[in-house]
Amino acid sequence: MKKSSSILINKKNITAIALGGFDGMHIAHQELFKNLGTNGGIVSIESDYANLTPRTYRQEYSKYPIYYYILQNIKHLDGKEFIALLKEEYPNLKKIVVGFDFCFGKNRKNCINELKELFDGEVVVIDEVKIDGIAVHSRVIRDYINDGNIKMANKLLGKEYKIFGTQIKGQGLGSKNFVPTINLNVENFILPTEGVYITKTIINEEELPSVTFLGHRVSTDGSFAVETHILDKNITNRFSLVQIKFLDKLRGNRKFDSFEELKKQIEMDIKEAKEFFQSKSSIDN
Ligand SMILES: Cc1cc2nc3c(=O)[nH]c(=O)nc-3n(C[C@H](O)[C@H](O)[C@H](O)COP(=O)(O)O)c2cc1C
Ligand SMILES: Nc1ncnc2c1ncn2[C@@H]1O[C@H](COP(=O)(O)OP(=O)(O)O)[C@@H](O)[C@H]1O
Repeated sequence: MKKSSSILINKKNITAIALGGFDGMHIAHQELFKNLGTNGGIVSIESDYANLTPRTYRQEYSKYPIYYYILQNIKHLDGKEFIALLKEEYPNLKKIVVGFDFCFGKNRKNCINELKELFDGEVVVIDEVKIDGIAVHSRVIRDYINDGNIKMANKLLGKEYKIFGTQIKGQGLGSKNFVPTINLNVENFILPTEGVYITKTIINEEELPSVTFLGHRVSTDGSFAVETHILDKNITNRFSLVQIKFLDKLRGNRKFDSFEELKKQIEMDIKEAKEFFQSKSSIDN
């Protein structure tokens, strides 16, 4: 995982910034970054609901250093004061890159015209980015993830949706009665709707085909779990950090009346996931 590089790059070196929330670091955000040039930086204004790419994990999605500001701390500033703050923070600032809908200052009273009036450098405005006619925005991607529509979410993200977790102890039922799984504690990320997903699990920088159950274990202890079964591999180590990339949804969560029925279904899920990876590798080759 890439650590934030903003602590290493002096703000005095920054000549261009992109401004916004940047939760998701999605395709439209990347369009903004293309205009930053060599000494660019990303100014991320943090609200409470950044859960596609919580800030600890965001730097991985851009080569430009990300500088964070808490919305709560700056929302009282009017337009002029906000621009003054940027000039003070980035004394060599020459260019600001924003999207068509960017607004700023107390009550979001100032938008593109005011930005051009108040800032004495260049202002680059990116037109609305759409994919298949759908406007790309963090809230739209969150809705797709909530619905379990991983394929659309990934299309708008321009990458596979990824969450991070720490390994925790499971019920100890998996290896004995079903299949072995890595159980995860996941914080801060939005999770897809309950069900079974085709995934890739990253442990020790190795990306492994897997199938992941996420939801209340309504057939066993009823508790909420995120657990991933690595296909065709026996994993015995414990891991402090496990990453899961979602590729597609297989089915919703279900209650089974017996362990035998659940086991049969899990075996079918695994078969489907394997077929997915096999057909993918024959397309890729
Ligand atoms: C591919 C897969 C699909 C699963 N589907 C369901 C399900 O539909 N309903 C359910 O209650 N539990 C489901 N589970 C969770 C199992 O109940 C769980 O793996 C079992 O309780 C073992 O948990 P443990 O790893 O904590 O021991 C699924 C698990 C896997 C690996
Ligand atoms: N679909 C888009 N097309 C063009 N610019 C966008 C788009 N979505 C966001 N932006 C721009 O990216 C920056 C970050 O915006 P933000 O509000 O965090 O994104 P989102 O709308 O996805 O929540 C802003 O300058 C915003 O105007």
